[in-house]
Amino acid sequence: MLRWLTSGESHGPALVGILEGLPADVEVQSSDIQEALARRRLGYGRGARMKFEQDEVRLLGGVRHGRTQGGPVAIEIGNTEWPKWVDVMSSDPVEDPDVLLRARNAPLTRPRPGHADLVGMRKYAFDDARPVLERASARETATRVALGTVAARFLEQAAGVRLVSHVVSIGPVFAPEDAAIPTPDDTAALDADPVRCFDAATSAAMVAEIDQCHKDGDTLGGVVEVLAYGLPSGLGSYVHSDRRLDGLLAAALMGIQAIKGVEVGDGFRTAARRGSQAHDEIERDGSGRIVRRTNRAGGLEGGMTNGEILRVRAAMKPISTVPRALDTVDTATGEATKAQHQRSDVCAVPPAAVVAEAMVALVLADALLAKTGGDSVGEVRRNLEAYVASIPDLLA
Ligand SMILES: Cc1cc2nc3c(=O)[nH]c(=O)nc-3n(C[C@H](O)[C@H](O)[C@H](O)COP(=O)(O)O)c2cc1C
Ligand SMILES: C=C(O[C@@H]1CC(C(=O)O)=C[C@@H](OP(=O)(O)O)[C@H]1O)C(=O)O
Repeated sequence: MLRWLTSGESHGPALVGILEGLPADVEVQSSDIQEALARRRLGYGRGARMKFEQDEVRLLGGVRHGRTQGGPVAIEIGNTEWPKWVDVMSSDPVEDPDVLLRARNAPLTRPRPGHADLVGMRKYAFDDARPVLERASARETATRVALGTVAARFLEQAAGVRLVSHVVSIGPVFAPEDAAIPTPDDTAALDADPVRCFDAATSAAMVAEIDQCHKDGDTLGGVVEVLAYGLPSGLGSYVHSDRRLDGLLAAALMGIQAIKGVEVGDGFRTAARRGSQAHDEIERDGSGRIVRRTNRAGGLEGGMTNGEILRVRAAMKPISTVPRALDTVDTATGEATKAQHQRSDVCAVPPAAVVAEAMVALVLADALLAKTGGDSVGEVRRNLEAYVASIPDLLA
């Protein structure tokens, strides 16, 4: 079983992630993680912090000379903003009363609608939203991308599985329903697009929509899609709800900050179709292999991969810190006021696609290990080959 945990605050010294259960011999280096983190910082519409902050990666454990060793992989991502926050986020008590009076240390008592601020203060008994927003912040997704990169390297090396992510819509601007889907070979082109969109005309319209929204002092959400190529048939299971791969993927995607909906394959669009137009008919191709005429199911049937391309989408709500601030109540005085606002992304849909890709990689790596077992990449590969070879010709 693959397990992972993250720790750290948005303005703390560093974020830390641990991935446990990965076999030995996965080739991975800090430069792979650094590259993936650079991709998460891309995207038109992100706020000022993305420009001046760097992600400083350190592999602290589990990797030696560029290969995993079988033990937990620990990754640290330094926040280069830390020197400005040493007092505010000090883990030890701050003794100097003058320091506590500095503006940054003032309690945040104007909770922002759409954030964890208000409920977090109630739940953890804080009179200041600072500790809530520090941990609820999507800064934490840097750690998930770091861990997901290691999982993706494992998937590719053990099973030839490769992933790609792109943006399907931003606000009201949607890529056409019949637009071509990207392959992993298109990743560099998607990274180069300002909004990670595979359709050039849609990309230009998305950029214009972000510009207009910025002028209006408002924010945007959208929909991202993750595709996984090369998956063997039979990952996940129908035998119990907690082993269904569709459910596991949905939970992982919904666990990303601001994701409010998940779609598997044609998902919600399928609900409007008749059965004859909703499923993927089975036939034999010229070489006798069983294939599908369509892939409306997005590569999942009965909670299992069916050998087609895996396709899952996640819907992100608009950024909660709206520049033209929303109404709230000051929890120190009880007075009606405007929510606190310093700086924020206008739109973070492109980085959310990279985060979603990382989450899918973690779930698929776990599902692959559940099928094959194995303590080294070679053992996983051999076990997978033996399983695939064991499928009778009439089913393959
Ligand atoms: C990559 C990424 C970047 C984000 N950046 C911001 C931001 O700059 N400002 C903001 O208010 N929310 C941002 N969010 C969203 C908030 O973290 C999110 O709205 C908040 O956690 C509440 O959402 P929830 O109800 O789903 O937890 C971002 C989310 C993601 C995935
Ligand atoms: C730092 C990142 O995203 C942050 C996520 C975020 C939020 O509220 O989720 C708010 C912003 O932080 P700040 O309030 O400090 O400007 C974003 O910059 C990151 O993605 O690396």
